[in-house]
Amino acid sequence: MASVIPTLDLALADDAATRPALVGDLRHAVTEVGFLYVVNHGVPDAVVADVIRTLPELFALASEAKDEVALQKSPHFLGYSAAGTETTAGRADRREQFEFATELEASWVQGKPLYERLRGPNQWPSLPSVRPIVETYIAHLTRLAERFLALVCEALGLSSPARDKLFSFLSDQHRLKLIRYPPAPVQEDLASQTQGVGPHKDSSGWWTFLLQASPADTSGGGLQVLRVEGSKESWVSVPPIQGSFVVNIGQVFEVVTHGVCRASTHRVVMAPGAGERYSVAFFQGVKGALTRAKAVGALEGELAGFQRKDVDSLWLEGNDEAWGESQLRTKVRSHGDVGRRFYGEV
Ligand SMILES: O=C(O)CCC(=O)C(=O)O
Ligand SMILES: [Fe+2]
Repeated sequence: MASVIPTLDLALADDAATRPALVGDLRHAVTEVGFLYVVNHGVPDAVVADVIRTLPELFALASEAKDEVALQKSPHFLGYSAAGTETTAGRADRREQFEFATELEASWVQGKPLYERLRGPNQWPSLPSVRPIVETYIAHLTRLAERFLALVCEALGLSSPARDKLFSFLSDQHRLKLIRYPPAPVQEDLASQTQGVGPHKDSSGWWTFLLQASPADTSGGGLQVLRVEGSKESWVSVPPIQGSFVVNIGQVFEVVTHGVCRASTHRVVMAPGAGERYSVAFFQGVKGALTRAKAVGALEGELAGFQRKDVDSLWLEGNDEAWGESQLRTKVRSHGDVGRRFYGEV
């Protein structure tokens, strides 16, 4: 991994003279680094500013208002979860979050695959401004993520049938998490108290677009990505850059590219004395019905000249054939209470 996280100016894609250089930089970023920033990404400043402005108002809601939309009530894993209710790498994360998704009607009935039940409506909190702001943001990020996927296909030199195949795997449900990390006490004795979110790869589908919505952390923490060089590992800071999104690779993209694009491990550290931190993560979704065989075979005959690497995927290692089954199992694991209530059989 390069010593710095690359920043890609997506406006360069709009000019035939500058596009090739951008595509080359993108190729390097997605195959050698696995983490990058995008700027001039086309999402209007006002759309981002609306979300940033909403975060403190939303999290300031009374706990009764948050409980009204508790994630525990939703078979779709959509809603509010309090700090400490989600675990990563075996430890409780110190963050609270509202999870939303593209607004859909629930269509699952007995007899359909269980993972279809992940699809369904949001629980909208009692702050009326939230719904239009979140829906607008999801619509813009959906388009950005598709445009980005097309650029990545170009960077990987994929044929147009291969590209069409990847696009056919896209779901119409994308997820959005609004996250608040509470300030960290100055005196920390338990290591677990510094875990904003523990080391993980995004188990979601294709690509993640992260908005860091607070000023840079000056206490030594913040978002960090694991840099692996041979047997040496070190954590590299990914500080907020004004007007950017941090982009990283999800599990399914690592699977379809046979590790040419590997998902990077990352975490959020809340160092002693760190102020509260807000972030917004958009997860581009993949169809639940996508099978392992289809995913693994999708780029057959493609990716010549790229080095395939070991793929680290619970989906490939487990017994679940369809992506949705694997995704549901991951969700049940991180939110045991929702799992027991709606998915006893998992
Ligand atoms: O809050 C952040 O900066 C990162 C969040 C994250 O990695 C996640 O929720 O998957
Ligand atoms: Fe993540």
